[in-house]
Order: sequence, then structure tokens, then C-alpha cells
Amino acid sequence: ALELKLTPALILLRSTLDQLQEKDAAQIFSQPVNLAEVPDYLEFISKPMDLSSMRAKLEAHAYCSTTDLEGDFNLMVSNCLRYNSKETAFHRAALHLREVGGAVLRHAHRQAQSIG
Ligand SMILES: CC(=O)c1c[nH]c2ccccc12
Repeated sequence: ALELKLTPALILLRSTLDQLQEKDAAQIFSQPVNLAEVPDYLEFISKPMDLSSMRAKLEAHAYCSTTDLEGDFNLMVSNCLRYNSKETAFHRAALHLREVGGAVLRHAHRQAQSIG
């Protein structure tokens, strides 16, 4: 029902995910790593994660809090830091997203406290 979609908690989660998506301007993290194009990916990464998967989980009510959302964000960033070696653009993009996304999440945690 619409009223369940528009609870303050879901609205905050959606807004937080939208802000994280905006920080990924190059859309490196917007879709799952393509396993057909990157056949060895699962040799290094046991739990792939990306922003589209996070959005699907959010709409399936898989996240109870901004902390849950942060868990998948951190997984997504750490996967990228592990698979892509330090001198790559992807590795540097993950370091940057960790910084700017961390600020987004800290603000979201504070807002979650105020809505109770
Ligand atoms: C986020 C990430 O690691 C990647 C995003 N796109 C990619 C293409 C090839 C290998 C890795 C990636």
C-alpha cells in the first residue's frame, strides 16, 4: 500500500541511497560487476554488491536502518578495493566514494535518530 511506501524510515533510506548514487557520477558502482566480462571476479569477491542491488533490497524492505544500508555500502566499497589494485582508477574511485559516502551516512544516522 502507498502509505507503507511513504513511511519516514523508508523515505530517509531512499534519500540516503539517492545521495550515495549521486556521489558515483562515473556510475562505476551503479550496476553489478558483469561476470561475463570479468570471469575471475568471484574468485576474489564472495558477496558482490552494487547500488542497483541495494535499491532492490531497500524496496523489498531488506533494510531496517541506515546502519543496514551502510553495511552493504561498505561491502560494495571493500569489494572494489580488493578486486582492483591500488594504482587503478576503480580503486581510487572506491577510496573517494568511501570518504564522501561516509559523510552522507553520518548525516543519515543523525536524521534517523531525530525521527525516532
Ligand atoms: C566496482 C568494480 O569493481 C567494477 C566496476 N566495473 C568493473 C569492470 C571490471 C572490473 C571491476 C569493475
